[in-house]
Amino acid sequence: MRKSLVVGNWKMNGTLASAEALALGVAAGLSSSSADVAVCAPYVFLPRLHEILKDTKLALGAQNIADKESGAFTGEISATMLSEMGCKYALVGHSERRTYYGDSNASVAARFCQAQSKGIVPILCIGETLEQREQDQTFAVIDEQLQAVIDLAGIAAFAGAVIAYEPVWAIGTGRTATDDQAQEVHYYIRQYLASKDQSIADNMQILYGGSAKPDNAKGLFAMPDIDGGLIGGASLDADSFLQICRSV
Ligand SMILES: O=C[C@H](O)COP(=O)(O)O
Repeated sequence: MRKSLVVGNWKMNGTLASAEALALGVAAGLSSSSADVAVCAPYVFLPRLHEILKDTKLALGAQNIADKESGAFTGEISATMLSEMGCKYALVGHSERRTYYGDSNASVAARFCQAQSKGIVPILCIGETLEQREQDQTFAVIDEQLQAVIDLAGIAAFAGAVIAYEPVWAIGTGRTATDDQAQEVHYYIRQYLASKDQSIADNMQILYGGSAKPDNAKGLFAMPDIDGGLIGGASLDADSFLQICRSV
């Protein structure tokens, strides 16, 4: 039985004061959620959040992680640094990183390995653009994005990872994949992993990310291959996020 996981991705929003209030608000409401819950906060808020969340059930994550261990890589943040800040998770390959900052499949795979080298669970984000969906390339894109990581890290490494399926066309657009559309791709991802290792596939937490909100979360989370969510906009409000966490 896979445990559900709900992860808030705050993206580049908030101030230190609002981040503290949001984190404490979420942490305070978690006793009534059966899911594991985490928030991926902007880097500069992590030290303070690490302090205030220490004795709570809310886990901390980063929104990205360097693809190298250390050295002359201005502006990057290493796995060691994130581990010191109490990060349990790190997103790798979020579609906004791939689209706006050119994170390639190879660099995403390297970030995945860096995270694991310091005991951080990578949340590997994969998914197709609208154009790719319309050209029937969804599964080919998923294959490439998964295979790049399998080639570098090996299938066994997925035992310590999470996958998030993000249809890029449903991110921040208010447009959500239907329950069936999302389930179809989640099932495909699980089958792809199963063709390499059945047990890894059976145990893999696959999250849905793409305009998930309190009013559609229940339907999405009820699908057999959807194990929780990666929540953007709706994670910026403690009540909305907690409602989603309680929908698993
Ligand atoms: O990381 C989260 C995904 O990009 C979804 O964002 P959204 O819920 O604002 O559409």
